[in-house]
Amino acid sequence: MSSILTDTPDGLFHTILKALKALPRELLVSWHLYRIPVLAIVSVFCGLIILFTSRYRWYDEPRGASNLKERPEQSIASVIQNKISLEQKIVAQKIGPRKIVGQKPQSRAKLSLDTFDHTTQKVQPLVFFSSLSGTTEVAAKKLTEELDSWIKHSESDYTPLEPRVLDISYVELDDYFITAPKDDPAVKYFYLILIPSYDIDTILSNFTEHLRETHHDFRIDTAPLSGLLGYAVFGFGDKEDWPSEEEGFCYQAKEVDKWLAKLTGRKRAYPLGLGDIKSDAIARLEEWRMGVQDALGEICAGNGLGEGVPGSGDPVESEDEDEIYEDDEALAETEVAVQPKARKTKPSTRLDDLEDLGKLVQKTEETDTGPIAIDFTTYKPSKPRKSALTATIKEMVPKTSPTYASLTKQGYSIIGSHSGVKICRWTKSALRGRGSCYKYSFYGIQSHLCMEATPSLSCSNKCVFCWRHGTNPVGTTWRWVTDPPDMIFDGITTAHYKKIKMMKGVPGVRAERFAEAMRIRHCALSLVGEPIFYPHINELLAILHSHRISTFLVCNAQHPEQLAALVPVTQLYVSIDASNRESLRRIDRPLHRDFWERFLACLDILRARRHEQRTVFRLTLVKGFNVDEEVAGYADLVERALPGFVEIKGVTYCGTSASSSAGLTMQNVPFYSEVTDFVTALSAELERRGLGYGIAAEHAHSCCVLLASERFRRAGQWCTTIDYKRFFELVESKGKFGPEDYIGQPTPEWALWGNGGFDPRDQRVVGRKGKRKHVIEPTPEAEVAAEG
Ligand SMILES: Cc1cc2nc3c(=O)[nH]c(=O)nc-3n(C[C@H](O)[C@H](O)[C@H](O)COP(=O)(O)O)c2cc1C
Ligand code: SF4
Repeated sequence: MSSILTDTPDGLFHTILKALKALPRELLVSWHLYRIPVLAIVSVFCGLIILFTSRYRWYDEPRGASNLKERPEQSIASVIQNKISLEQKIVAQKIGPRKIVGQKPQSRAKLSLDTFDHTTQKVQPLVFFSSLSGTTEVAAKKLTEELDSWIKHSESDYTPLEPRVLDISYVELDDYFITAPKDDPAVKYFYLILIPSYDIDTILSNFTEHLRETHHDFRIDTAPLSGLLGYAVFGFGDKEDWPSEEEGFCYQAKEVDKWLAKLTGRKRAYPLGLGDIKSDAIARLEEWRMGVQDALGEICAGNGLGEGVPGSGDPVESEDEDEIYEDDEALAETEVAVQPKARKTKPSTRLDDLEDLGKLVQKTEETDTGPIAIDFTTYKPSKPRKSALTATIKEMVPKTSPTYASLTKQGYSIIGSHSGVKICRWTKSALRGRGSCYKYSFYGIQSHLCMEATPSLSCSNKCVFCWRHGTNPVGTTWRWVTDPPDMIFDGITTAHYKKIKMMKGVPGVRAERFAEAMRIRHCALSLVGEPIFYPHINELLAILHSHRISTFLVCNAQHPEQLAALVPVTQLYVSIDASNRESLRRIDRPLHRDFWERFLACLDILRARRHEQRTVFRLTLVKGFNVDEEVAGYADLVERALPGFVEIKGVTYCGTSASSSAGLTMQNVPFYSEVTDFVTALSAELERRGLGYGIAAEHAHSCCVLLASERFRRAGQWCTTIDYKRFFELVESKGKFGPEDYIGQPTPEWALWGNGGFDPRDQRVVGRKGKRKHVIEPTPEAEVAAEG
């Protein structure tokens, strides 16, 4: 280097030239020396550049496409999965720009309790109204006064604050209907909204539009009013000009109720109430107020809104909710599948003419090979018996048993250790104004007033069509711990009311029906198991009657002794599942060896008792099992027992493993036309024998037809309904009476044979799981056509 600095310019030039000449060789040498680290650095650098540029593009591109590019190492399945969820997001975005916060929905009770401490915070009820011609204003002010008076007279430690009334036309909607007021952290709000409906443009249109827009505003959370403790809506309308909800009756109240469900995150505290200004508005509003007061009381006491059925109060439309009830459907439709079992008590001498039958029964018990019959009829609390046998008395359905788990999963409430109650699909349907079961068409029982229960979950048959899912206990004698009848009564009614209350947040539940449902008027002892198996059935029936609850009791014609000893019920049923021994064995799969003799003995008892109470044969038609060639056989049985009525019903396939192992498939379910063909043939056969029966009524919706004895025809009109009030008077008089003494009004026109059997005042919904339900305009003609 020193020579470069000291040399002449020529020398310098020469040196540079020399160095340049040597450069390729130097570079080559350096390349050989450093090529590996250089290559490594360059590839890392390039990799970083590629990664950066691809990420940058990902942010700009549609998300679905980029996601596929970004992770080439993902499995095909995960890529497809990502794509599907991205597409779902895109579809969701198309439906509406809603901000979705992914959270597991909390229960209604939890939702309320999470945000409200009843010991430190207060509830402020706000009564909103809107009124053009003054009616709703007057009603809202009166309701506020009554609410105030109720609060002031309440003895509870936790009461709401004095209610305030607010006119929707004057309040700033944003102050109340975007988020709940938060002026005082110690106060939480409860909204009561009373509004009329107008099919013209009014302030109400602004109000509903405001609620709709708030819901769809992507800047606002999905349930911005969830800070409310609850809400309830009441609508005023005019049925004279807008006769039905489909025609616009109270349509704006329905809308407001729907939007508030969405905005509050399902906090409907009481069902939507609707009142016709020209007839029942005052009465409906009064009922609604009582219900709302109860709900307010619960909230103030820190109990929240109460647990709802799945989807209770959910801001989905009622049509969608029907799917929640699919599982119940089979239960409602197949309630016929009730099977009984015997208890061991002394043969009754209550009925003189039944003594011979008692002897027959004793004989059949002797031939029975079942367990030794012991009197296990003492109530649970009584002193244990000394016998060594008593030490082994078990509970029929212990809480720890799989049966308990299975039954509760199916929606039963187990009372004590051997009784059950469940609200059926028809009860829910009636609460929503969508029709009652066939008992309404035939006998005037509205399903929302009816409780379905059994005091014995055990049974002595294993019928192929039974919907007990093969889990229930079976046995030929009562050998379990016995609960007292008053405890069963309290348990079943409490559980029933609790389940009804769980319906209060369900969209479509009608306030007036909800209020009515809080007073049970009928009890169908026909759920599962055999009610007369319970040793204290007569006491239980007496308690039900003392509460003026009518009793429909279904037994399986296997316990003649108990049947003979039974006190009169409002309507006594015997299941007739076959017309001959072999067929009955195949279909009922009875545990008793002498099942046929027992069956016939029960028919004789029914004949003997036909002048004390209404007696009914219940036939369940199972194609391929008990229909073909059996008309004459069934006619023989009718001739033997002379029941007041014969109910004929097509079986409903319940798809349990028990039914499929018995060879039952959908092919065994008869079409309604096959049921009606059978009924027509049976009716002709009974007529040919001069027995005096005719086809009285039908409920095509549940594939059920009613044959009735001429004893229930008056002045040429079928009178299959029941005068329940009269029945209780007769029971209370303790005198002798017969079924003719409590015949009700003529069977309604729409229920008569040929008219379908669906009350035109109810709304009919047709559709199956997974498909959109649609509402059929409820005219009798439509009903008949729909059923073919
Ligand atoms: C122009 C007009 C349109 C109406 N539209 C409906 C309607 O679509 N549905 C309904 O149920 N009632 C309707 N009604 C009846 C009112 O809702 C009913 O009279 C209500 O009680 C009025 O309440 P208000 O006096 O508080 O304004 C209408 C009444 C009027 C005068
Ligand atoms: S009578 Fe009552 S319990 Fe029975 S199916 Fe009808 S609604 Fe349900």
